[in-house]
Amino acid sequence: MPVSCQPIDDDDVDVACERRRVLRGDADNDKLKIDNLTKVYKSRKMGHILAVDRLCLGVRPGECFGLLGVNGAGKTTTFKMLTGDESTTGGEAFINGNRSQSIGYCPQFDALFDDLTAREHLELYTRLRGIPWKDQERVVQWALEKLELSKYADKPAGTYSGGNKRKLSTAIALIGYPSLIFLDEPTTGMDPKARRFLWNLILDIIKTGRSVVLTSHSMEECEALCTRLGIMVNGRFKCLGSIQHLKNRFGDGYMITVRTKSSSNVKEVLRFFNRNFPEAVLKERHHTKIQYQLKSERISLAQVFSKMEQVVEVLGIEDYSVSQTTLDNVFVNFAKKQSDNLDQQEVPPPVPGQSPCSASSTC
Ligand SMILES: Nc1ncnc2c1ncn2[C@@H]1O[C@H](COP(=O)(O)OP(=O)(O)OP(=O)(O)O)[C@@H](O)[C@H]1O
Repeated sequence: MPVSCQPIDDDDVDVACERRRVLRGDADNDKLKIDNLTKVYKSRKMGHILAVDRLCLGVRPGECFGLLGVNGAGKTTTFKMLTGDESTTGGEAFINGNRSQSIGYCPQFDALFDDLTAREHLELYTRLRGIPWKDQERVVQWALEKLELSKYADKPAGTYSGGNKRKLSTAIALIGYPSLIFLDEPTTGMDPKARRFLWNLILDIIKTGRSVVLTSHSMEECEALCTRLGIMVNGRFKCLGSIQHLKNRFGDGYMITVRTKSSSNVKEVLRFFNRNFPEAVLKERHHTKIQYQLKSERISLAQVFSKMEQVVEVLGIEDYSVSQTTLDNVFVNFAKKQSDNLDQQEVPPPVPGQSPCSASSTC
């Protein structure tokens, strides 16, 4: 039996929950429903590579979903299957309940013609999108202005900077007002101003109830835009949920750094931590500085501050800070699990005509 037909029994609880939601039909009204999407590449050198492994996901209206993962995790392959660039080995995807419908796609590498101007590109895509002739000029003008490309409208795309090429690719993805937009690393090469501009544009899109699926290597970008995200490792989601949820579950918790007025106060502070935060781990102790790491699952930031505030004077604390785990921490913790060893990803070829995930699986 091909690996991709075996039931998944080691899904994370949130990933398993999303899988069940999709399989029992609760995601049928979502903008995008991905049902056990699977891709196995056949390579003469590497054998069979399981690039995407029984992915299940529903993206709701007005949601910006972040598809994260290190290089080679399977994000682009997922996009390519969703846009029809690549065939699927198994599974299905539904957009607004249909197998194929108008979507916007900004690919990872700009698919532009060097000799065509931004205006000509946009005119071409209005034709491909079936926009009526009478509306063409208005739509092209709208896209040029929306992405601040008016200045470059009549210059060949081959002369554009990397950031402006990304803007044009994004403008193309927006032509025809698609209700679902895939953006594969849309801000790569953009300066901070252009990046923030695009972020605002994406936020405006989701405010209209349309949905966006985005990949990015910038955690700052994900924090600014994503309502939910999933981190892919070796073709599968290893975690899924809102940013705060993932930080709470998988982050390193809080870092509490305390500086005492004199080194003689340190012992009392250590005693205080042992009594009040017994699960805290001492990370650093240096003269008057002490640093503890505290898992955040059972204690809120407010509770930490409240306890600390009560003892600032009595324990001779000069100052203290509490910092929460970053999304980078969470990402790096999962990224370590991505296998560089392709042997582990090799799978036997799927049996023709066989579903990649049988109905009797644990889904
Ligand atoms: N055309 C192909 N033929 C064979 N293997 C491929 C092909 N395209 C991708 N792969 C393999 O599939 C796996 C997933 O690749 P994919 O490009 O989807 O990852 P990614 O998460 O998008 O990475 P990146 O962040 O670098 O874009 C990798 O192991 C890659 O080597």
